[in-house]
Amino acid sequence: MPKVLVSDAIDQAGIEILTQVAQVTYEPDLSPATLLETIPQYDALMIRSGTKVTALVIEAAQRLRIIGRAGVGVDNVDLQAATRKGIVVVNSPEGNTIAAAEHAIALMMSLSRHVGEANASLKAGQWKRSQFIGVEVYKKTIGVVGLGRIGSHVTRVARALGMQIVAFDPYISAERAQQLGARLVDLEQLFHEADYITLHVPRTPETTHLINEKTLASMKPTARIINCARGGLIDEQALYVALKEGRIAGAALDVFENEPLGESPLCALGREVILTPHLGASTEEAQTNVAIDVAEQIRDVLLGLPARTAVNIPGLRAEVLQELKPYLELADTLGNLVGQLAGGRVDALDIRLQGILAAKDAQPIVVAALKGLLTPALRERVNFVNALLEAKERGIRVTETRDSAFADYAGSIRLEARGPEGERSVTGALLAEDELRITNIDEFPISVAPSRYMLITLHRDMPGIIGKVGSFLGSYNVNIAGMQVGRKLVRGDAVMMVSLDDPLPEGLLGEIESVPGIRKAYTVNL
Ligand SMILES: NC(=O)C1=CN([C@@H]2O[C@H](COP(=O)(O)OP(=O)(O)OC[C@H]3O[C@@H](n4cnc5c(N)ncnc54)[C@H](O)[C@@H]3O)[C@@H](O)[C@H]2O)C=CC1
Ligand SMILES: O=C(O)CCC(=O)C(=O)O
Repeated sequence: MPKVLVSDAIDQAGIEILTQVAQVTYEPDLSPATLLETIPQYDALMIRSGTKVTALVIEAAQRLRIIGRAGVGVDNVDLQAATRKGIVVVNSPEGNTIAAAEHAIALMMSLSRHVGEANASLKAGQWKRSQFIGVEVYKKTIGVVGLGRIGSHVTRVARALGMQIVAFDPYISAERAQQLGARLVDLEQLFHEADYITLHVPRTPETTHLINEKTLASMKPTARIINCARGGLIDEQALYVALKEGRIAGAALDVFENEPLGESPLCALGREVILTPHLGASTEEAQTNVAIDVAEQIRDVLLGLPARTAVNIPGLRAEVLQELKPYLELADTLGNLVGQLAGGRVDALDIRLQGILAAKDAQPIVVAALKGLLTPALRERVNFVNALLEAKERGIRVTETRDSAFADYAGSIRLEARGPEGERSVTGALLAEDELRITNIDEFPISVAPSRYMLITLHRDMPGIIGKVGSFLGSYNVNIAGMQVGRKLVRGDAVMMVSLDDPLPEGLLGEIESVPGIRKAYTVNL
């Protein structure tokens, strides 16, 4: 049974799903040292934002196949290291959207009405109504930075509160912003106009210290900032100075450059600052959503099925995946076959999508073909996650061509590999929607179902060859499951594909190649 480590607090609903297929170790708050020490024994890791999956952790992992982040941000996972090692990383892009948006709104309201400080004052035995005069958000302008899932929901709620909305998101169209009731503006204008500034972007080199000394100086003295997205979007030192000097009115932060926050000058400030310990996703509903979402994907990947929302492999909608799945298997098999026929090293691979496939997204098929091509060399170290990267690092030039006029089969894939030993091609198609057929080896037509062990010969079409090969195999007790010959001309060049029930014994290939008329023989394991 595979083993899954859950190293942050995860809702029970997720643990129950994992338990169906794996032995689960639940260790919330696992120390970095213990993670590093124990990770080699696990097939899957499930985390929230607390666990840092560094390159060192990934290097130490020996059988890890999937990292599941029960949340949105995957900045606590070294994605490059995971991809290089063929580990799929999944998240839950929508499970906590509402929770994070509502927390941003809650912070905006608390900041406007001093909820936190008034509560503390009353509990300390005071009744100081005149000290807690707030401001209304009605008719004020909110500047939404990042109009993705969370930013969009904040916008909807802000509209319902009677606010004016300006937004900055260079990757969103003006129409989309308009549908949401937001006016797209540039960042300077947003900082200049907004009474409230709320951040909903990932942390990237572009967004790091988006709020800094200079941008703070361009804001209104009444501006209040809310960060429920990522630490590091705000230069905390510059924010502290601006608040201390009264140059802006307030800030509410849920996320920090360093978490846990520890000592910070921000903690010494009064009602103008509200701090929460990364609680954006901390609702019962969101925790159930993200735990189920990610646990289901871990379960599927451990069962050999694809992940729905992987962040380091191209995502496919379920219905597209369903349709392409047999073709991915076909491309994988053909890649494996052409790689073995090409003698190992391949410098260039052309992938031709024929018939109905000419109109499809080529990327998953390309990935599957490269995975197959590299399988003889890399075995289980290559998979759908790292195949592109591995091919790139080996300098394999990949081209795609399309032929929609091809009509021999509904959809077919032709792979042409070039390497030091020359050029080889294989073509395959599906029969009855999911039966794999190899339909060509080089220029020779054939119709063979791939099988685990195969013998392939290139030979002269002449009497006696098939019989001799059959006798050799029989004398070594190798059972033949099927055999087919393809040729273009009578007594011309031909190809023979023999499906075997047993692997070809050592040395037999040489004997087969010594049969007069056989130019070359290959043993292929698919
Ligand atoms: N505090 C918490 O507990 C939680 C925090 N988050 C964080 O909230 C953030 C937003 O999450 P979602 O809305 O789900 O993500 P999303 O991917 O749906 O939206 C992000 C938006 O940011 C935009 N964007 C990217 N770079 C930008 C830039 N340089 N300037 C302006 N816009 C830019 C994108 O176009 C996109 O529309 C993420 O950082 C996520 O990790 C999410 C959930 C909970
Ligand atoms: O796991 C958590 O509680 C944090 C959620 C979060 O930051 C995210 O989903 O990006």
